[in-house]
Amino acid sequence: MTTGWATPALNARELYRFFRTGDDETLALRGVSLTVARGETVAVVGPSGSGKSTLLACLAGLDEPAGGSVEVAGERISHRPEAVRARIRAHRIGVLLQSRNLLPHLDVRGNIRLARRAWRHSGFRPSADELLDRVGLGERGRATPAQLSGGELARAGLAVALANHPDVLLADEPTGELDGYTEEQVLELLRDHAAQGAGLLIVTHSAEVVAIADRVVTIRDGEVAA
Ligand SMILES: Nc1ncnc2c1ncn2[C@@H]1O[C@H](COP(=O)(O)OP(=O)(O)OP(=O)(O)O)[C@@H](O)[C@H]1O
Repeated sequence: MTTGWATPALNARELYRFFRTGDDETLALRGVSLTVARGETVAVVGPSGSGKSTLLACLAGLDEPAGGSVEVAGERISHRPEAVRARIRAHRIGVLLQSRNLLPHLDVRGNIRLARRAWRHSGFRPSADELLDRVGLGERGRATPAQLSGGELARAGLAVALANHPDVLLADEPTGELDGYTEEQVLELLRDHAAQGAGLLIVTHSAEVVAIADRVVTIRDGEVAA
């Protein structure tokens, strides 16, 4: 993490995103603005189809909003060439989209090593094995994603998301497949990371996640509900 605490970890302004399928047009995001401060945990909730995944993809630079802007630690990621978005993502963002942040042909340790290469923080950099231990997967480093259970996949994904020490961590249902005890452990790791100055945004339906959030943002029909 490279900028001061005064700069928000994440600052999204007036995001719009349309989808066109044949003659149908869906306005998935209709002017969403939100800020996540450093050290803050924000839970994003809302009914199915309200635009939460679309929002997360735009915040991560995986999708381009039609209008509006996204800044990560003061650096604009929206409306930049794909290679620039990928660089900012590698250095500044941890993305936890169910199992989708794991490359299938690499084992878990290889996935962590790859993400860890983008570390630019001046503090102590944990090894891939330390990250595996931290998420309780010390024995599973040589497994490929296809060989992991749902809960193990979620924890491996978390190790990868934390491996670059991101300014902002964006998570989609990070505890969806976990038992109560593991959910508690994962939430503790996420909170630890926020305490070091990262902004945490978690899309969730879990009451436990909502309970640990500093703030809850509700999305309804592509808008932030009052
Ligand atoms: N690639 C796409 N093409 C067309 N429409 C899409 C596409 N992606 C999302 N949508 C539509 O945009 C709206 C928002 O979808 P989104 O997946 O962001 O909602 P969500 O809140 O994440 O839902 P859930 O909680 O069920 O995951 C929905 O009406 C959805 O059908």
